[in-house]
Amino acid sequence: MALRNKFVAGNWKMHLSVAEGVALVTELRALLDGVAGVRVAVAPAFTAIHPVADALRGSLVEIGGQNVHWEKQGAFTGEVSPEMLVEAGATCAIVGHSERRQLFGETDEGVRKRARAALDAGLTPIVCVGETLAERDAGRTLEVVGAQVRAGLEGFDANDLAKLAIAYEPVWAIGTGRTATSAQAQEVHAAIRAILRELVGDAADCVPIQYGGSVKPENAAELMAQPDVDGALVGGASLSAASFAAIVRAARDAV
Ligand SMILES: O=C[C@H](O)COP(=O)(O)O
Repeated sequence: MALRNKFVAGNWKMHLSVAEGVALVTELRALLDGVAGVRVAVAPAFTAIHPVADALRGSLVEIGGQNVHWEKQGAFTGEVSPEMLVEAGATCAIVGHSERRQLFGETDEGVRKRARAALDAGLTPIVCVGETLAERDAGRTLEVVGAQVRAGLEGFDANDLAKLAIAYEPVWAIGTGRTATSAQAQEVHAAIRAILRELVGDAADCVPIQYGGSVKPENAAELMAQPDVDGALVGGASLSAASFAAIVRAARDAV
């Protein structure tokens, strides 16, 4: 019996206007009509969350934020609180994406605070981890990813972990067309699972670990057939309803 459902999320990054996003999910919900057993979410730009949520009303496709701050309100220019995301219709939030870490200076400590606040507001945090090419080439992948997992989840218990997801995204595979092989992905996912088991015992088996990095309809089935690859965090291929729906179907069909 599967201990966890597959979870496929589309990260639209800084793409798609409100009108384009609404059109995409209108097509997506039709394509996914009758597809069950997979958790599915899209993460539009903040400005599109509310209208996209409206367009998805009554559908099983959920909405996520691409980031979230840890405070409820205040003088934090450019940030969005968990409560604001919930009010706009979100049920999950990506935290610690490598673009946030690399381009905007986010730290493991900030990732932990964002994930904690998201959980407290009832959102599912998708906690992103991943190594750079230089770190992989230096043989440091498991050390780097392990440290991100431990720091990002410090103080979290089994109850918390039951309500979050992790996304392993090797930085060298993001937007490059260069996907980790299914064996490379499985190796890191299994290592993450082992750390979760150290932290919370058997509850580790309930945590979905997504793979992200050039996931496409063509490689999704093989990646998701791996025992510890529980879905995908999809960038470029989530900007087309047809390719995103094909990835969701691959997740549904993976055993
Ligand atoms: O959040 C998504 C990832 O950064 C993957 O992006 P990509 O599928 O365009 O490589």
